Amino acid sequence: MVKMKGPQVPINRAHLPSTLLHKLTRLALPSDLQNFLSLPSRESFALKAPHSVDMGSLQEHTILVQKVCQIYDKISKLETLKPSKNVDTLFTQLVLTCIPPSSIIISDLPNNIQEIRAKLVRLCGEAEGHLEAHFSTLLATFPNPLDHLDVFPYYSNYLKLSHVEYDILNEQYSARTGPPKRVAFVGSGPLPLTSIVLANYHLKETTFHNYDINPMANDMACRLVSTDPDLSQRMAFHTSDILDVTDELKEYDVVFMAALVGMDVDEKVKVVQHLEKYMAPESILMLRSAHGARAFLYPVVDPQDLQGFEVLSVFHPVDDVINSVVIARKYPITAKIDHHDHHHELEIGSVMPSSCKYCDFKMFNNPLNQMNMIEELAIDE
Ligand SMILES: C[S@@+](CC[C@H](N)C(=O)[O-])C[C@H]1O[C@@H](n2cnc3c(N)ncnc32)[C@H](O)[C@@H]1O
Repeated sequence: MVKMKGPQVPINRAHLPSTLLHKLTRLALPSDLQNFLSLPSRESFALKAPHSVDMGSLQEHTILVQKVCQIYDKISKLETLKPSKNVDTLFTQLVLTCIPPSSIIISDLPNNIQEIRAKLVRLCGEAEGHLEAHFSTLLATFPNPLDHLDVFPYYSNYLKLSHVEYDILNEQYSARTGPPKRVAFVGSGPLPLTSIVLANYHLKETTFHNYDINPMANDMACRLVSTDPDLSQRMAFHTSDILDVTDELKEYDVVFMAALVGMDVDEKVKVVQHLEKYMAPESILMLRSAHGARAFLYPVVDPQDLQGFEVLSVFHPVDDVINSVVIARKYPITAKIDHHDHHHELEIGSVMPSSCKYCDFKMFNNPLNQMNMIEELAIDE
């Protein structure tokens, strides 16, 4: 059952005076940005609103998009995204613009704004990688780096995000089965804060296998974790594109996927489909997404794209935790049985139909019986 936030406020636009509505949805852009958006000079972009939306929201969305486009225009002209006063100022402005809860629906935006968003998400991802590398290098100069993680400007966000993820995992998994023994974190980076915070504060017996495509990121991460007597025994770092990791994925009770793994829908779905192929049945996938204006900062995970997984819940934070959290469970094994002239889809481990009107046998809810039953059915032929 996917728990989503409340619906949009459906208000009929028919009551809005057309001149006012026209003004609200058409906003003059800085001329250089109009060029970028390949708009004729007198034109501006129009926020289409296929479903009814109230005037206040439309105005809010229009101003928000204009601010994001203006900041994007400056970021896209930067020589480098490595941390500096100018880079930090622009990305802080962007985060502060996108953090307030907003009813904007990114997929409703015009194509030229969608293109800007796609580029901006990648720029944010690149900047995040540089920021992590910068602070990982700085932390490595401390004798006990993990005692100084708060030098990282977004450390408190990770404390909150990891707490949210732990609570959701607890509610949807650990409460029944106990804490996960083996966790994979995909896209751990040069500063693997999620694994460190979860291991230090929440999952104190769990082993963490961190995967990153970038060998430099793993070298930096290892350098930090190796100084800690506990974590150095419970954490491993693997350098690989997750798409090249196969059989070992079934060893994990929970797989976390960093927000920056899969920077657009196609890439994200490709990784999810790969994980679905190799993860153990009924294991847990934790994904990070973005909602409202925060989708200008991070890729979005659409629960519909999680084929092969049962989406257990979707959580959209409203405080300064930027990422939404999606938790899903890989479906159990499904046995397909063609029996006489009809077909059974039997999910091992789930509740089975109490009887079958075609067959003269009783099904039992005990997985072992189910397996025996399936063998018998198969033999019947
Ligand atoms: C910058 S980190 C952010 C995660 C953050 N450190 C945390 O603890 O939540 C994201 C990392 O994902 C890695 N990454 C992106 N795509 C990947 C893939 N297909 N396989 C493995 N790692 C990937 C990048 O190299 C990057 O280091």
